[in-house]
Amino acid sequence: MDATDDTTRVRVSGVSKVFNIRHTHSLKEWIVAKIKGRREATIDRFQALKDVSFDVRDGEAVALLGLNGSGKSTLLKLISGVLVPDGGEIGVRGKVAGLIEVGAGFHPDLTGRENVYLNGAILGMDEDEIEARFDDIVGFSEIGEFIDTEVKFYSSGMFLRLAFAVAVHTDPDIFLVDEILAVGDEPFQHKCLARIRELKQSGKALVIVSHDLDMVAGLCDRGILLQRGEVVLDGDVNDAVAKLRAY
Ligand SMILES: Nc1ncnc2c1ncn2[C@@H]1O[C@H](COP(=O)(O)OP(=O)(O)OP(=O)(O)O)[C@@H](O)[C@H]1O
Repeated sequence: MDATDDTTRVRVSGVSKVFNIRHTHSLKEWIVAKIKGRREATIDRFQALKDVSFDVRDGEAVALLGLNGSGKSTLLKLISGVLVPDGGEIGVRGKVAGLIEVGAGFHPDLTGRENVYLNGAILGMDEDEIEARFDDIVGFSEIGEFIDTEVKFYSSGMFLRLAFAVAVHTDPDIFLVDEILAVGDEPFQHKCLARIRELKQSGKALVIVSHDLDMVAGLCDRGILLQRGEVVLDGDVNDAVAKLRAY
């Protein structure tokens, strides 16, 4: 990333991502393939992202928009470092946190309390920081006495509550949110949105993936519209939403 530009938090430059897709066959096809000496499974390459480029700066809230399968979640996983690109580069400056896959970084056999420490450490907090923020995290999550229950007994909404609470208390520079807010009940969704707005107002960079177009239009300034892995519009969020709705 350009060292002179210290407001750029995320730089996506000419990024492409290819997945290998294994096809399995019916028994009949398998037998025919064996007789003919072919391998029983074929592998296709699927290009999920093609030459995607954009920057995200401090204080910007960017919505990644597109139909199912257009590459939004893949892009978010590349920015978070869960996936690596096959071409191009991803540059990130500062601490990244957020909710991409609920429960990633949580261990089912540990209690909520133990998972706060585990997940906090994964997100870059030391033990003293987690200790200092522990009551706020549990308070935000409204998990109450279930904090000492193993998280394998949590509902998907309880999981989300604790994961979101840890993520927002890590003081991130870049906050990533995938669709998953959808599993929270309405009061909790409002609370999360209010907290996301606070992060934006305090100058953090946000990247949000959602099919709730009214919500993203209210929250984000900028929209990046993906179509089959390519950026077809990068501009005002209302223009991106209108174009998507017109598909
Ligand atoms: N691990 C993987 N292996 C193979 N293909 C994958 C993998 N992850 C994603 N894909 C494929 O890449 C494409 C883009 O997926 P992605 O999840 O990024 O889409 P999306 O825009 O987030 O979709 P949705 O709106 O349905 O959540 C899809 O065709 C998907 O099947």
